[in-house]
Amino acid sequence: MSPRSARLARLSRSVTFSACHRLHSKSLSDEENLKLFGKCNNPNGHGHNYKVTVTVRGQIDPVSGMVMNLTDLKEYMQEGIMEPLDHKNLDEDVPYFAEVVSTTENVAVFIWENLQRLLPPGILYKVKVHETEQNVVVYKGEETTAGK
Ligand SMILES: Nc1nc2c(c(=O)[nH]1)N=C([C@H](O)[C@H](O)COP(=O)(O)OP(=O)(O)OP(=O)(O)O)CN2
Ligand SMILES: [Zn+2]
Repeated sequence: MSPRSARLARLSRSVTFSACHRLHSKSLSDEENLKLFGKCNNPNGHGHNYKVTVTVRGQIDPVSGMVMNLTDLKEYMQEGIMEPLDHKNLDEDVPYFAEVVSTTENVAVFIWENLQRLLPPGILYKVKVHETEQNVVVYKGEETTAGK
């Protein structure tokens, strides 16, 4: 390694939270919702134990030896994930999901947007959300024009 080059590393931390939700789109009729979402459209909802892994990416600071202090990341994840989502009814308690369907994709986007506001600029790399053992979404802040 040359004296001036810096090592880049990715640092991850996971949390779990419990929440209930109902998959239901206001853009669809009740019949269309039932057809699309099936059991997940149950009017009284259903619950999950979500697992979220957040990854940050940056230079390993030569003095601290850290990309960022995990103690700080823990606090950001508490504020950006646990406080708004843990033990909540996503659709009723979280204003974001009043107009946005509470799929795992959209939960990942919600978490990404919260953490982007809290973390140092440019450091957030990936948000991974397990809704169940089998179902997982990865969001890395990517956007595209509609339909592409
Ligand atoms: N693209 C998406 N599709 C579905 C989502 C989602 O978030 N994004 N979510 C659901 C339901 O909310 C539901 O949680 C899925 O539950 P379930 O089918 O029970 O989950 P598993 O596949 O893990 O359970 P199995 O035991 O394997 O059936 C539906 N679709
Ligand atoms: Zn669900």
